[in-house]
Amino acid sequence: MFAIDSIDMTDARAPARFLASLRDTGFAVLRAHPIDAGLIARLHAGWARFFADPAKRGWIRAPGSQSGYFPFRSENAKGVAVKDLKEFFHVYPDTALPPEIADDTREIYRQLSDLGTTLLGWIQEELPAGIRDRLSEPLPAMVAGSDRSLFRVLNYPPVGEDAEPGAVRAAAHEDINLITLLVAGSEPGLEARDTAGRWHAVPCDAGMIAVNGGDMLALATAGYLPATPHRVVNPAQGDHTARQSMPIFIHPRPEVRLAADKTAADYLAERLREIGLAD
Ligand SMILES: O=C(O)CCC(=O)C(=O)O
Ligand SMILES: [Fe+2]
Repeated sequence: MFAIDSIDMTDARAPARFLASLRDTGFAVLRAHPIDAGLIARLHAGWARFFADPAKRGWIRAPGSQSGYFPFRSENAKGVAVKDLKEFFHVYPDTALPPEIADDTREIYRQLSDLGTTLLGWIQEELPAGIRDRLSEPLPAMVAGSDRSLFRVLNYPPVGEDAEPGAVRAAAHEDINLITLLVAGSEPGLEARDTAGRWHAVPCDAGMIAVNGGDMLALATAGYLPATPHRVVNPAQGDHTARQSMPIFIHPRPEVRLAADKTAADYLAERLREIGLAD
């Protein structure tokens, strides 16, 4: 059975339940987490104004940079020819930000990075010793002082009849990083794939945070923790609602060894080429 657990972070059994859900499904959903609800609401409103304003084009990323605004149809999933129906803004610690939303954005970056470190600590403690011993250093140490974690603010505009055939909000993909923390989308649509190929809605209601393991975690744990493919499906025909979501992709320091022959920096460079974001 594929059951993504919804976990109250204050429960004494939370770390064990978190690991079990990640191991069985690649996902877990967190309730009673420490991220401030008012902060999330202000970010949703502020970034909605950003995406609604044509001045957003002034924030388009510089060629070769992974920071800044990526217009509609910038990214494709690995091996997929059509571009996803999304636009997004990539935030690193040194990214220039629209002044109206800069402080709140930096604050959530900090809070989500700290939460990511806590969750990596849970994984570290709960892993079987045989897997833990394979790690080149403890998981929380891999991200200590890292400036590579990426906060992505996503806007999925209303899907019109003119959408390219086969194009979806986000085609099936795995995340590249260690773990992803996703502040619940403003609308449903996120789905995870089980090992039999069936799709399941991720039960992440407003105010919750979905967490999933990425390819770097799968590599470092020799597959003990899977990187589960996921996607964002289009709304029903005639439903013209936009959707917003805000994942942070927690990345190790570039020199961290994920496997004997692979650093985080080598691995990331390979993967960015596959999704059309390296130039
Ligand atoms: O928008 C979502 O809910 C998921 C986005 C996602 O999977 C990604 O950007 O990697
Ligand atoms: Fe993803």
